Amino acid sequence: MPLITSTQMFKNAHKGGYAIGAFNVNNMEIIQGIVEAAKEEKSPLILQVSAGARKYASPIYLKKLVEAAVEDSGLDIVLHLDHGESFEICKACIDDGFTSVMIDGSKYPFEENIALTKKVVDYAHSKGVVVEAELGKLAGIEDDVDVSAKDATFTDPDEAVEFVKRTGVDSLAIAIGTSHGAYKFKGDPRLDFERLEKITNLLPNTPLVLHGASTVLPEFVKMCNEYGGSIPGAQGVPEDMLLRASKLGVCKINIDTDLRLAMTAAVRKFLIENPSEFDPRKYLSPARSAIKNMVQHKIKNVLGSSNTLK
Ligand SMILES: O=C(CO)COP(=O)(O)O
Ligand SMILES: O=C[C@H](O)COP(=O)(O)O
Ligand SMILES: [Zn+2]
Ligand SMILES: [Zn+2]
Repeated sequence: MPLITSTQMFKNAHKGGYAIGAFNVNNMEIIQGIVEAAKEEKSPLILQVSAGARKYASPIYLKKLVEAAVEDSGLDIVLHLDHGESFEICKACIDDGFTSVMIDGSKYPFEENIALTKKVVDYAHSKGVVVEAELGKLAGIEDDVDVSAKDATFTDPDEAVEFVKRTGVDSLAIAIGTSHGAYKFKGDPRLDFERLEKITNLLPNTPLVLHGASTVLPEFVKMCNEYGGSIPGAQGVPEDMLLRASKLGVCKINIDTDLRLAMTAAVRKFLIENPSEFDPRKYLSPARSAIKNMVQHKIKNVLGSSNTLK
């Protein structure tokens, strides 16, 4: 079984009204937990690597670990670069054998984002690799922010159409109110579904991507806080909102924070309850299991991608 692109996966997800989970990976235990869950659920899977992950683990280790996961599990897996900042890092990953890259030009003005994205698309497509780009800014928006501020940061539907047309990009990350990390909303969670609907109606054939989509599971926040941590007020995107988004053209849902919280909660609990243990295998085993259970829950109940392997 090989590393594959997300093209067919997204077509199936689009048609089926479900989403594929894209999980950030940084080490062996994280990869194993995620892959075990996807295998048991018979679910398609995207593993994504950030620039920070490449720096932490070194590119070669992550690539080889993902290859080992493919060989060991027999699953087809997409290996994706998350938030590529430049043409150079996208090219390096494509040359390393990634099957998908994200060029994140969202911090640049529209025309510069188009030019950078197009350059990556041209190179990637010549090598059979697919590209995700981003339009709009993801930073969290508070409830009381006025409409014009929202318009300045959230993805503009008409611009999205022009962007996709001029770049030839394969999927598009949009900003509708999510943000990265564990503190997504100050008040009640709110996403701009009206905007999402507009974008998906104008771009019915473009798979949309939701970044910052962790639900920040209360059980893990509580566990972290109970066992010596301090992450008060953490709040994520409610599960029902992700379900709704997956019916409105969102085919890829990005999850990192939930992996971090599951792993940290399990390690904290184990070490506090077993103060004399110092074998990393002892505390990384429950961490890996916590990741597996969390991912399995997501695939089954939030993403809806169980039993969709073709
Ligand atoms: O978007 C992400 C990775 O690109 C992860 O988002 P979270 O911080 O919500 O997990
Ligand atoms: O979107 C960002 C991901 O959560 C990756 O985070 P990182 O850059 O700390 O690896
Ligand atoms: Zn971004
Ligand atoms: Zn992201």
